[in-house]
Amino acid sequence: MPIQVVSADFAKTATRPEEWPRGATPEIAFVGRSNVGKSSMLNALARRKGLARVSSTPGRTRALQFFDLSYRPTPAARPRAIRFCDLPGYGYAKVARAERDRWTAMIEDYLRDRDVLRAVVLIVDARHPPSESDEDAAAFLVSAGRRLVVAATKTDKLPKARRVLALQQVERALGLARGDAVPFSAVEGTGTDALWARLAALAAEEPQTAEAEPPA
Ligand SMILES: Nc1nc2c(ncn2[C@@H]2O[C@H](COP(=O)(O)OP(=O)(O)OP(=O)(O)O)[C@@H](O)[C@H]2O)c(=O)[nH]1
Ligand SMILES: [Mg+2]
Repeated sequence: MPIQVVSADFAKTATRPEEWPRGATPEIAFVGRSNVGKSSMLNALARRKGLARVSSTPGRTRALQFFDLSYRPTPAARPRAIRFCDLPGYGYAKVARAERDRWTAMIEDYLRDRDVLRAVVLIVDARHPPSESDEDAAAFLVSAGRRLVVAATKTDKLPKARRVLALQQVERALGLARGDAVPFSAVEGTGTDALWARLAALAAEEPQTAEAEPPA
């Protein structure tokens, strides 16, 4: 039974921790390379085109963007609140080094310190093996003690016959079990139900203490 989205609204933009929304609403963050399709995925999940800004110019999302959603896990259930955080992409070369360092620090601080963050969706491009920066992001999230959901997006750009293999390639490269990565396409609308099911289950779990192991 697909999850029903009751409402989805922009909440706020933040560049500093003081600006992160308050309260105990479980949060899910979307990370991935610049232009991989993070904002499009968020819109597909929210079932609202244009909620998060999508652009063919990489590097569009420049701050943390928070969205408040309400959904019913089953048609008879009471609506539950969840918050999504759309993050700027990593690996975008065309910004000055100093600005890139600022983004990286902003993103890493959030991913490490955010107490209501229940899971992180790491988005990779289904057409290519995960890049070094994807692998670094996965390693960072695991070391920060985060629950990780890997989604391979833009599957619509692959012939159907190659999709299963592409997904397995992603899973192998990131050390996941078979069937762990979620195939996704914002264009075809595939993967939204599977991803929602994973996210709703994670949001309902006990909060994690984001205790990173000290670096060796
Ligand atoms: N074919 C296809 N194109 C997609 C898909 N998802 C996103 N795109 C396109 O990819 C481009 C980037 O999409 P965004 O959602 O803005 O990507 P982003 O990761 O949020 O980008 P930044 O915020 O700049 O890092 C846009 O031209 C989208 O239309 C998909 O599933 N299939
Ligand atoms: Mg974006």
